Amino acid sequence: MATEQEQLAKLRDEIDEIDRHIHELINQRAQCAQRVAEVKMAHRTDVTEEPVFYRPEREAQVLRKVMERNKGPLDSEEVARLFREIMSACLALERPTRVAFLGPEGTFTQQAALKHFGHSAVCVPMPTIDDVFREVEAKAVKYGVVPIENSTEGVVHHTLDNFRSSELKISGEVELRIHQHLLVKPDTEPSRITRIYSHQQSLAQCRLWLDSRFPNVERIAVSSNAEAARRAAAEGEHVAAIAGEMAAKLYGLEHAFNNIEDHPDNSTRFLIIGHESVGSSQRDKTSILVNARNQPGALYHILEPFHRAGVDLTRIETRPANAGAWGYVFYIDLAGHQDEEPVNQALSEVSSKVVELKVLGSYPQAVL
Ligand SMILES: O=C(O)C(=O)C[C@]1(C(=O)O)C=C[C@@H](O)C=C1
Repeated sequence: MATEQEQLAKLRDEIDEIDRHIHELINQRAQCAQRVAEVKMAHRTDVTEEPVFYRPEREAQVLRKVMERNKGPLDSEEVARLFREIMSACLALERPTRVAFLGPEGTFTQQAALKHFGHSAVCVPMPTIDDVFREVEAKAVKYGVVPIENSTEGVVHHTLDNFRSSELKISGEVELRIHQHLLVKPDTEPSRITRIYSHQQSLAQCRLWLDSRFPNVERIAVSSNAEAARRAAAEGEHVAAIAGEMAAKLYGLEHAFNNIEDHPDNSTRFLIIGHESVGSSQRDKTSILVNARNQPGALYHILEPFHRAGVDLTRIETRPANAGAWGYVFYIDLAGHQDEEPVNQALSEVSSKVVELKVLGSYPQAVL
């Protein structure tokens, strides 16, 4: 019978051998991606324009295939995350991708950007949602990441309103489970906390927990969770922040309490914005903005063609229209791609009945 040391040495030799194979294969894959970039460069129609290196529809298909063929023992999502990073490194080899996000460093939006693009993307923090739109519009970065809705707090109106005037397109969505933690400087005694900083949305997401555990402690809303963490780190002893894991690491804070959000399924959806339209990935969503006249049956005339065509509407938001001329602006998410039936047909019917129909983008449904 072999000793523990002998058994481990044999298994570790096996692992070394497998690692050599994986390493070789990853570099082969990277060389393929480099050749893809050469083909894209050689076949671009306009030599003054960069070809499109980032292809979200292809990335979604690759990740779905990984998950479908996974036999374990690793969990499908875990394997997909590994491939997410491999593709991210391959894309960076083709062309580094710069992505603006609602900052500062350490926000949930940065976490969403990294979840979607992988850690080889260069993430650039912006102070406001408007600035993310502007930075992408000015082509200082290729893509932007902005929050669109939270399962507890509802839609982020500021993001929706930006789409009214912007020509940018939605090229993807990211879903993130939001876990909030009460963070303190090392060695802080929770009973001595006199002030808690966080973003107003996060304070709202933890309201019941705060009411029961810290009913008399001052709650101060600041511009972001990361800013709250920065203040807790700077101000010290009697101060805490509610923020996520990234902010905790960034500012060297400790977890006094974990997962303090009132709803355990608390999650936020983010959108990727850019200049390009995305082809079909076979499992897509389309987001539209509709301006309708203020008259009886306006909403019915928008919804009826989708119902008849069997198109599944997954979300509808109403926003007050600007200056009296139009009654409503509806933001609608639907299942399917704008270039494919039945969405195509339903969209052209609706557009003939409304003041304006703007397709904000068709994009792959979130994979991870
Ligand atoms: O298929 C492509 O167009 C590639 O550029 C290759 C690749 C990949 O690594 O698989 C890399 C980046 C794209 O976003 C999509 C896929």
